[in-house]
Amino acid sequence: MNRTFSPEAGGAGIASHVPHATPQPGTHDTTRIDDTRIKAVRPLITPALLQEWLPASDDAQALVESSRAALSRVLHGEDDRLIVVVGPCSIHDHGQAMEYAKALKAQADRLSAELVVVMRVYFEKPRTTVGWKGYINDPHLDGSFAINEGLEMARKLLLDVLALGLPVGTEFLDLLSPQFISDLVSWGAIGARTTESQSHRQLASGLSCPVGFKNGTDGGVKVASDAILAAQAPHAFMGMTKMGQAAIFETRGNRDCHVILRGGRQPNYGAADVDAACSLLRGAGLREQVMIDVSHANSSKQHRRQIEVAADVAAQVAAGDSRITGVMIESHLREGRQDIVPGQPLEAGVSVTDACIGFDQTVPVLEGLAAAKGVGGIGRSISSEY
Ligand SMILES: O=C[C@H](O)[C@H](O)COP(=O)(O)O
Ligand SMILES: C=C(OP(=O)(O)O)C(=O)O
Repeated sequence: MNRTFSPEAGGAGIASHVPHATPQPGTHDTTRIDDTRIKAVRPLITPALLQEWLPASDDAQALVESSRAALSRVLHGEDDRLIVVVGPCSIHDHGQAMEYAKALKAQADRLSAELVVVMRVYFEKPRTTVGWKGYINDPHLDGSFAINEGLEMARKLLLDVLALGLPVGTEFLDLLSPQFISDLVSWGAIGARTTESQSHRQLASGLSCPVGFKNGTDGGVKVASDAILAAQAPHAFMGMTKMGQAAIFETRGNRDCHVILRGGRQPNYGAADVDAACSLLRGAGLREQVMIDVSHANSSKQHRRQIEVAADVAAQVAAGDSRITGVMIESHLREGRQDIVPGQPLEAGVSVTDACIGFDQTVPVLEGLAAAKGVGGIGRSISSEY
């Protein structure tokens, strides 16, 4: 083999430019120029170890597989139901998340002829500047950054939600964390702050689930349509294997990607915004379809406005707009939000990141979307299967 960095390579590589100097002792001190801003390096468990501790049961695997397939059918126009990704802005407590999941499962079953319900189980929060970055990064919400525990707690929660028969969706923000949990995820999002990132597009190209790309924080939809084009192509990039080893990953590309309209400088959930996004997608040779996030800039971050926005979206669906294939809602057990204050107890069932609607407010929203689909839906091919 002709390795270009080998001195035997006949002067073709890097080594040919390096004088045959006496090897430097291994203790040569480079600390003045290397890792000068790293305060500490702590061990990280491996994905393989976590999967061995917390394996996916046969039932969990079957649900992940069948729900990904159901979502893919919707995204390819083979199932006329509406995807609804609904749940807390962020997870911060196992028991409260399970209480929510049980309540949601009952609604998901009841409305399954019209809606494919996926619980929003978000562990990683992208921040505008700084703030709590989620259950994996800081599971004790106290700045102790017990990431190994966070990974274990996240995986345990995903398994418990799946055991109820409810599929889950999450945002993929960190580039290593997917190896620990993505086998249990049926739908993934790339957030508004990372849709333009090449690394996240590459990651999406290798994920096993459908992926939604948010429009940019300024409202630009082109970054999301570009992201779909990038993610459906194969890529090669550096990552970490299940055994925790650095490796080169080569992906096949992901054909199950779509845009999520989340608003920007102004909301973009209206019929004219859907037309504009679909015309952009058509121009890029992509399927004309959108998921609409009724929260974030579409609700001007006022949680109750999600109800009005969802009603507007439902009216578009009822009018027969089958290009709206999904809706995203931020909802928790109780409405509103609260700050994490060190040393002070948190109110149960209330979001610690963006304000959410309460579960009692969520049920009529789900019913409205299901009713709209019942009126405007045509040619439903699959009735109520995940
Ligand atoms: O969905 C959550 C937030 O909108 C997002 O993480 C940004 O939050 P921040 O602006 O409060 O940092
Ligand atoms: C961070 C989120 O959204 P966005 O990327 O649209 O801000 C989110 O859905 O939690």
